Amino acid sequence: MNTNPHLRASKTAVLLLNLGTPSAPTAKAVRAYLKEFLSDPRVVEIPRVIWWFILNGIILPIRSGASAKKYASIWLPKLGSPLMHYSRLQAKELAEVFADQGHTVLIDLAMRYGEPSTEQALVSLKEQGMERLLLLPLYPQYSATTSASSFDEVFRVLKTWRDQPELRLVKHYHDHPAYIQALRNQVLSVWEKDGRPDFAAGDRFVMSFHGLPKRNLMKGDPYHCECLKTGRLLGESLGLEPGEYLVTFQSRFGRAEWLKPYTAPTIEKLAKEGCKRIDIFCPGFPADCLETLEEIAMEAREIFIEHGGRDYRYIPCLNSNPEWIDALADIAEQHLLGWSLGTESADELTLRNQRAEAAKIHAV
Ligand SMILES: C=CC1=C(C)c2cc3[nH]c(cc4nc(cc5[nH]c(cc1n2)c(C)c5CCC(=O)O)C(CCC(=O)O)=C4C)c(C)c3C=C
Ligand SMILES: [Fe+2]
Ligand SMILES: [Fe+2]
Repeated sequence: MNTNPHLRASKTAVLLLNLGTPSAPTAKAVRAYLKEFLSDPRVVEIPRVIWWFILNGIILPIRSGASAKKYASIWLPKLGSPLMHYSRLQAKELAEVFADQGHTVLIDLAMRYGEPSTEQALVSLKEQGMERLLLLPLYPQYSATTSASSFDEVFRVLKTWRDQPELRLVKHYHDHPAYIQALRNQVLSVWEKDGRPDFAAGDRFVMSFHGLPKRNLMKGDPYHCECLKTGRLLGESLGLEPGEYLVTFQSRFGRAEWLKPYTAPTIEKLAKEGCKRIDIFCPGFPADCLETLEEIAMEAREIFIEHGGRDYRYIPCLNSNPEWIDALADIAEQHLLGWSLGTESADELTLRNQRAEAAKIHAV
């Protein structure tokens, strides 16, 4: 890397932040991933010493193998982890949208756990001349467990740098019109193809969000309220009446109480009450992943059918839906206001001027 600040190009970067995923659907790889993930004090707030024994003595030995089997059931042939595949695709397609608009903004992806690590992504951006950095989490709803943890990791790396970039971050976009519109059209595209649920006959639209311990909400995490708002806005944008749609929370981990209503028991209850068709969608996950493909598209389907339901329709996440990529570009651009989106010619000009300046200074 050229460390002489006079000779570097000055570019704006957008860094997409996501959770991360195991490198392979094996017990060994899942164990390493879970160890890093579940050792994060933003995720598990139990005192460290106690948690160390629970994690290493109970959770990792039991969960690694069981989770690896689940990962194996959703692993994409040749493409690997769905979360990684769709997150990469989103970064690539966002870069194309910016390039089509004539911008030379650097776009990259960083994972909070595993690879590509936040540190790797930041170093690579710096090498490409990053001077301004926008952090854009692939979490529409803010939670300390996800968005804040990713921001922490960026700050931790930047703390070691002499020459830091200007920094901005997107806290959330749970109610951003472009995000809601992309969600709406994702649902409508399925309904236009397969037919709309018959709400008068008792069919229901379920929006399932990743859960969180209830304690986190009581301590001030705004995630719950943001999920409810996304759910309401999406329900309204689809023209649904309040009783026709439900917001539920999935993926409970551990024995403590989590946000309710829980997804799986709700689906069981609906089936037992005579609901014949459920359309289920996960608006809080921009990319399909273990939690959506295994827990919602497979496990919850079995629960519904087993308890008398007939028609269970899983609506895929936004993934590479072009309207979603445009929404990401809109959200990024709003937060980039006032920053140079450095068209190529302007950058070259800046660089030439900087070189001329440097030549003068160093000649003295
Ligand atoms: C969408 C936002 C997410 C929040 C909020 C969240 C909180 C949270 N998660 C756990 C524990 C686990 N989550 C796991 C997987 C997982 N979680 C999210 C997103 C959120 N988590 C995603 C996108 C994924 C899928 C990753 C993939 O590779 O596909 C897992 C690992 C899988 C398993 O073993 O079940 C755990 C564990 C906690 C404890 C928590 C908040 C406190
Ligand atoms: Fe999670
Ligand atoms: Fe709330």
